Amino acid sequence: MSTYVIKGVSILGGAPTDLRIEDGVIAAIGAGLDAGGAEVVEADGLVALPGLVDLHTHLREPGREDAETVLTGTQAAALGGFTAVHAMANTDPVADTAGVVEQVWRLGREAGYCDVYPVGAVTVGLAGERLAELGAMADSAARVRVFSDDGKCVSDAVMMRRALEYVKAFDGVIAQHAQEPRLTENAQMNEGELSGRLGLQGWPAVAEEAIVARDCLLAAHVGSRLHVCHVSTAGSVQIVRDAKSKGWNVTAEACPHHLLLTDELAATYDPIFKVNPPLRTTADTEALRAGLADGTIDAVATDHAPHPHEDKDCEWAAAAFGMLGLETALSIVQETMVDTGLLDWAGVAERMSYAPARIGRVAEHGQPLEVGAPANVVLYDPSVRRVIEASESASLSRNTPYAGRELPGRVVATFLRGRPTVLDGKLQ
Ligand SMILES: NC(=O)N[C@@H](CC(=O)O)C(=O)O
Ligand SMILES: [Zn+2]
Ligand SMILES: [Zn+2]
Repeated sequence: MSTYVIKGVSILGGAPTDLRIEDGVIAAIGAGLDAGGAEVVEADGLVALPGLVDLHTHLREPGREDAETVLTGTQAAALGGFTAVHAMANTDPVADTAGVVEQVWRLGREAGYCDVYPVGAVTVGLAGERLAELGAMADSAARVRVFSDDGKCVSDAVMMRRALEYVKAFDGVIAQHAQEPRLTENAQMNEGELSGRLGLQGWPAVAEEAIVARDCLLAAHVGSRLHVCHVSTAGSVQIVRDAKSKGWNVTAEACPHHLLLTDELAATYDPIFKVNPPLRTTADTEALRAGLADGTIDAVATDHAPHPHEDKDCEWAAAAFGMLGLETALSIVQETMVDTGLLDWAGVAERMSYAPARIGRVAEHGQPLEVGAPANVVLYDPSVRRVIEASESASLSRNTPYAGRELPGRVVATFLRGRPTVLDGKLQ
């Protein structure tokens, strides 16, 4: 394996220094490192961050290889600066057995672009009726610690309570897609004055908040770990803040699109903006940003949700929910959190690497860039701007809501255990 000396890089926004990557680890840090025998990467103006960790990625394999595969999804992840992703369980077959999670884990290893940590389903087939083999998935080679019926809510309170109780044995966490099903039947977009005007069935904030509140209470009652997926409303942020102030074991994530985009975009009737949970109001984006800044929201997660064009290029009501996210996440966090002064680069490392690794109980990622640490490193140029082209994505799908939009920043290089998966902005 090659040795790399990265020259003049700013670690988490600090003073420029050199960083040596050798035998898969960070071998030295300091100004004027000897580059003899090493590949030199000129990194003036670049920020080094620990490899990003995504708690919420849809890789679609097995079953929807027309939308994404483990290979193409992890290539998109590497281009976005990720070295680890959690692969959601709503595949076909559903990842509800040790066999399926081991298959996804192995495909990730074989592809080699990004470590894949499969999420196990909470209930068999995501049907909400019987608990899946949580223990067998935890004990498998995939070592599952995060369980979710994402795409569907574990809406039955008894089922949710049992799941929370069960995962305590192996320090697992239930990641809840908080959506009260009766309050969201046929729902298409955020409920408000605009949904009325557009004639699209409304999706009220309370449908999310009712489940978040219930699950915080259940997690406290059982003494177990709850993680709230894709928090989208100001009310949910406040409920999580209150739960944390009581010392309850609750964590939460927000998605880049909910930090930046609002329900006004539904007025285009372009299903590229159709997502679950829906885009909300400006007041909600502001509450999410404030929650991410003060730590109420622990992590940014992409909810990268690829869909082939036949599932998106149709009328709004018929289109699938979901949007791409891996390749644009860091740029959107820069735009909404860093360039606004709400987070510095150390804060970005916490929200996009350390915290998601901690929540997912992933020991191999989310470590500070220090001598001896595994060389999972992103080099990022915050000074450039780029116009997003859907056709340039490594994903098999094209459903990015940012096509044609100018965003700040660019991932220049990603190293996974010392091997570059991306160099000069290109897949290796
Ligand atoms: N976010 C979405 O709009 N869609 C996700 C499911 C989900 O995350 O709930 C998908 O699997 O397509
Ligand atoms: Zn979801
Ligand atoms: Zn999802």
